[in-house]
Amino acid sequence: MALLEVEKLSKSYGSNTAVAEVGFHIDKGETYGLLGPNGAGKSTTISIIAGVLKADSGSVRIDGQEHGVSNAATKGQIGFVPQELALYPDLNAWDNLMFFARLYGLSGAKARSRCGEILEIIDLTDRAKENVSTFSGGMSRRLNIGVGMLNRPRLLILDEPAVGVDAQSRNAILESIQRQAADGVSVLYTTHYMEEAERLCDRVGIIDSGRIQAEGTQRELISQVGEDDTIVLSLGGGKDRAVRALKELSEVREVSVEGSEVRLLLKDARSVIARILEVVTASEAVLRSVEVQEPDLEAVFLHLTGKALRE
Ligand SMILES: Nc1ncnc2c1ncn2[C@@H]1O[C@H](COP(=O)(O)OP(=O)(O)OP(=O)(O)O)[C@@H](O)[C@H]1O
Repeated sequence: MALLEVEKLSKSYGSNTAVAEVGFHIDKGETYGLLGPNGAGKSTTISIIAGVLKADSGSVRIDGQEHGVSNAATKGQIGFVPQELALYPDLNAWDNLMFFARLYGLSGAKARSRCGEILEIIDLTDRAKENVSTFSGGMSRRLNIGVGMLNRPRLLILDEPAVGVDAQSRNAILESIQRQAADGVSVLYTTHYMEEAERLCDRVGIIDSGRIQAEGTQRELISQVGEDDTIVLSLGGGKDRAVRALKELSEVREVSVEGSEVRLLLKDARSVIARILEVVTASEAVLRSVEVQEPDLEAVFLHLTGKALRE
């Protein structure tokens, strides 16, 4: 069942339409990614959902309840991690968490216990007593995410949380989000990194120019746009014979040759690979290597919008 239902959200800044009729839902325990380039409308969409920005039109429901800027009941179910850091640099990590825990109405043993749990989740227990001003960008990001998790949200919303951080922090961030999802939290995640969407998200909405262009699981998106798979064969002696035979196969849409490398364009390479290898063997060509390349979300984005995710 859907925890978040978003319908026809629109928002303009003057004559600039930032978000146009955006709609999607997130089930309980599901991780949903909004994947799109800078300026696509991701931040505007999630700021409306987080209740910090008002839409011009459209609706947001949390667990069936109408959600708006002033609905405390639905707001209490959301943890929002904006792009900007909202931390006190002169306080240590523990005091930062305790400060925000009090804002959420936690105190005493409950606050201490939750802050201890959060430090474990974001892997900063060892650094709890160090001032945030001494933290790397990645550590500060992790603490910022920890603040967003303090109130045990049922819906955790994160705006590009892993941008510009080192590989170790990125990994820690993605793992902490995966752990939340495994605990049943619904996650809304924005990114312009295909790899993050592929690793984290059960379903992805591809957003560009304020509109959701397509959505689904990674496999669904790839099959929606009908991109071909590629099989790359490296062949020694007998290559020309093999190429002639491969061109005869009805499953193969295109064959191109460059040096010893033969590239085949076709649908669903995994189901055809055995047949391809049979043909190569029958033509007595020497097979040095074989590689299957499936289209990724970057290819889907390019197909849908005519441009790259990062330009
Ligand atoms: N406060 C604002 N005033 C005017 N225009 C804005 C404002 N905030 C966003 N925009 C515009 O709305 C559009 C969508 O921006 P938004 O920040 O939602 O995109 P985004 O996908 O989150 O990109 P980014 O990752 O760069 O934040 C852009 O054209 C942006 O310039």
